[in-house]
Amino acid sequence: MRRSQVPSDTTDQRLLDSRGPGDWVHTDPWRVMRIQSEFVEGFSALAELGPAISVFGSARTLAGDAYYESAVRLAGHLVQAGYAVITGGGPGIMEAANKGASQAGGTSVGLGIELPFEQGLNEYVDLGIDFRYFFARKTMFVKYAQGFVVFPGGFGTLDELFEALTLVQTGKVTTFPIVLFGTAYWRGLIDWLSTTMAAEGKISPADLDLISLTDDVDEAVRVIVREDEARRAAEREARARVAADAE
Ligand SMILES: C/C(=C\CNc1ncnc2c1ncn2[C@@H]1O[C@H](COP(=O)(O)O)[C@@H](O)[C@H]1O)CO
Repeated sequence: MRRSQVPSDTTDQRLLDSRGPGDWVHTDPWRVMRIQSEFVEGFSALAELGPAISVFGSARTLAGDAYYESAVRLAGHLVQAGYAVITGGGPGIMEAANKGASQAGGTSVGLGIELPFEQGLNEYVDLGIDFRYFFARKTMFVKYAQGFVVFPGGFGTLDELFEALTLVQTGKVTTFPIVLFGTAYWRGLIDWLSTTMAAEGKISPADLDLISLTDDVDEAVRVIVREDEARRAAEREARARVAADAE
């Protein structure tokens, strides 16, 4: 939808903002069907995607910015390494990564989100799905990716980064490489995580090992490929152990 057809509120807002006494009971049970349909649509569309990496970063980064151009190159290299590229399907770093993946002949996925200032999927998305609920969309970013690369961004980017870190830290997903691209941008956060969060015991120092930091596209791809291969080897070993135990 565009211009006057764009609604002034979103489905997510209507779900989260409704606090009236009891009236929710007449609507929320039906919303469950809609939420369920988002999971079904996402699972069906992505089930046969193959190995993929989710790329995140600011919706406001413009073409020509060094990070935009790095995201284009990174996505191209990821395609050459055999990965599809998944983004939020919007502008900025999302557009850059979709552009790099599409131009390299790879699968360029955009998981769009309904927003009050709707913009639609960027022109480089080849496989696109539109979500109404952030939480359904975030499940797809993790479930169908073997790792994350995170470019400089704002609240949306940090939300996606910390969701992934929490899932890895709590063992909900295993061996999931998380690469932060842009040392100058991320250094302050990494220092704070180390000198305040870890120092005050809110995370363990080993949790910081979950994150790699680089300015180098090739290095980012190397980290992704290395950790992905290690995960596959561990899975093969685990399957072999199960098979041996069953004999
Ligand atoms: C703000 C602008 C466009 C918003 N359009 C978006 N489309 C899709 N996904 C989005 C959008 N905005 C945020 N996201 C998600 O959050 C991450 C970026 O957020 P940040 O706050 O900009 O860091 C991104 O990875 C998306 O998944 C254009 O002005």
